[in-house]
Amino acid sequence: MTATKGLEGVVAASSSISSIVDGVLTYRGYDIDDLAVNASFEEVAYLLWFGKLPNQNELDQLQKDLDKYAVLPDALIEQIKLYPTHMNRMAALRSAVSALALYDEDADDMSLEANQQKAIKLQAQLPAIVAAIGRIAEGQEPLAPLQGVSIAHNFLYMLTGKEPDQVAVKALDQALVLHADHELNASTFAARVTVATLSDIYSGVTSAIGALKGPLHGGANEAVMKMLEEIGSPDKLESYIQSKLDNKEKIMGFGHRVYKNGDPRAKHLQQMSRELGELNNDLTLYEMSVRIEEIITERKGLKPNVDFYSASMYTMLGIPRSLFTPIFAISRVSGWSAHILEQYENNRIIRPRAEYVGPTDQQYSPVEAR
Ligand SMILES: CC(=O)SCCNC(=O)CCNC(=O)[C@H](O)C(C)(C)COP(=O)(O)OP(=O)(O)OC[C@H]1O[C@@H](n2cnc3c(N)ncnc32)[C@H](O)[C@@H]1OP(=O)(O)O
Ligand SMILES: O=C([O-])CC(=O)C(=O)O
Repeated sequence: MTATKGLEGVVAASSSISSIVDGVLTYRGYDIDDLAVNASFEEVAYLLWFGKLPNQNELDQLQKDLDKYAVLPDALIEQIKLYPTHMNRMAALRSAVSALALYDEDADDMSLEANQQKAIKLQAQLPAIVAAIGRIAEGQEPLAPLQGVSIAHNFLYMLTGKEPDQVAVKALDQALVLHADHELNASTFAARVTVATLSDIYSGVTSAIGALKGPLHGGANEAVMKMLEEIGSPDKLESYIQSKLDNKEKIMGFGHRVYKNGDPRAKHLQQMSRELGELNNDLTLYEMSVRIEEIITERKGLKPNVDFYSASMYTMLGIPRSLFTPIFAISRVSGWSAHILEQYENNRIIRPRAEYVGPTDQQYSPVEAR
C-alpha cells in the first residue's frame, strides 16, 4: 500500500453536481461562464440541490422558504453575543452553525424531504449568522432580515443597516454564483466524509466550515487582502513580492490542485474588481492585483485562483477582510448541502487506508523502566 500525498489525482466519489473537465467548470452541465452572467444565486442553489433550473413557481416558493428561515432563533443571537468580540469570524460561524442543530427539532430526521428543507434552512440562516457576527463584533445590534429580497441584497442590508445599491447587489450575487460549488474540494470532501457515517447535515456543514477556514483553501481570500494591505502602495509591490519569492513563501490566491492553466472563475472576479474600482474612482487595489498576477505568472508560471480577485472586489464593496471567508461559506453551503444530499442518496462510509511508516516490533516496558 502506497499513499498518494494529498490524494492528488485520486477519484474518491461519483457526483452529478459539478465537473471540471479541461479547465471548464460546469454546475449540473451548465457552464459557469453562462451562469455567472445570466443566473441569480437563488437559481443556482436550486439547480445544485434539485438538478434543474427552477420555474417561476418553484423560485417563488424558494423565496418564501428563504424568507421564513432567515429569522434566527433569539437564543442563537444571545449565544453569539457571548463570543469574544475579537473572535475569528470563521470560528464563530463554525460554532454558530454547529449550535443551529440544537434549535432544529428535525435535525436528525434523515428523510429526503427533511434534509432538502434543512439545506434551504441553512442557506437562509448562514447569511443572517455572518451578518450578525460581523455586527456584534463591531458592537452593533444584529438586524432582522428583510423579506422578499435576494440573499445578496439581504446580506448587505443585514451587515450595514442600509439599503444596498444595485451594483453592489449584482456584484455580490455574481460572486455567490461563482463560489457555489467546486466538485470534490477539501471542504466538500470533509462534508461528505462526515455525513457518510450517517451523521446529520449540520455536522457535515460544520466540518466543511472548519476545512474552508484554512488559508490553503477558502481562507486564502483573507490572506490575499492581508498581503495587499501589507504592501500598502504600488511602489512597494515589486520588492515585497520579490522578498516573498526569495524566502520561498507561497503567494496567496495563486495555484490550484486541479487548474493548471487558470481558474475560469478568476476572470469574472477580475472584471468585477475593475468595474467596482472604476465606479469608486479608485483603481489602486485592482491595478496592484493585476501587477502581482503579471509577476507571479511570469516568474512562477502560476495563475490566480478564485480567491485572488475576490479580495479586492469585496474590499471595494466595503466588506471587512474578516468576513471574506464567511462570505465564501454563504455561497458554498449550497454546494455542500447538495453534496450531502447526494451522499445520503447512495451512501457508503468513506474509510480509506493509511500506509504505515512508523516503527515496528516495539515491546512494552513498565513506566519505571523507561
Ligand atoms: C478556493 C480554493 O481553495 S482555491 C486555492 C486557495 N489557496 C491558495 O491560494 C493558497 C496558495 N496556493 C497553494 O497553496 C497551492 O497552490 C494549493 C493549495 C492551492 C494547491 O496545492 P497543491 O496542488 O498541493 O500544489 P503544490 O503546493 O504541490 O504546488 C506545486 C508547486 O507550485 C508551488 N506553488 C503552488 N502554489 C504556489 C503559490 N501560491 N505560491 C508560490 N508557489 C506555489 C509549490 O511550492 C510547488 O513547488 P515545488 O514543486 O517546487 O515544491
Ligand atoms: O477545488 C479546490 O480544490 C478549491 C477550489 O477552487 C474551490 O473549492 O472552489
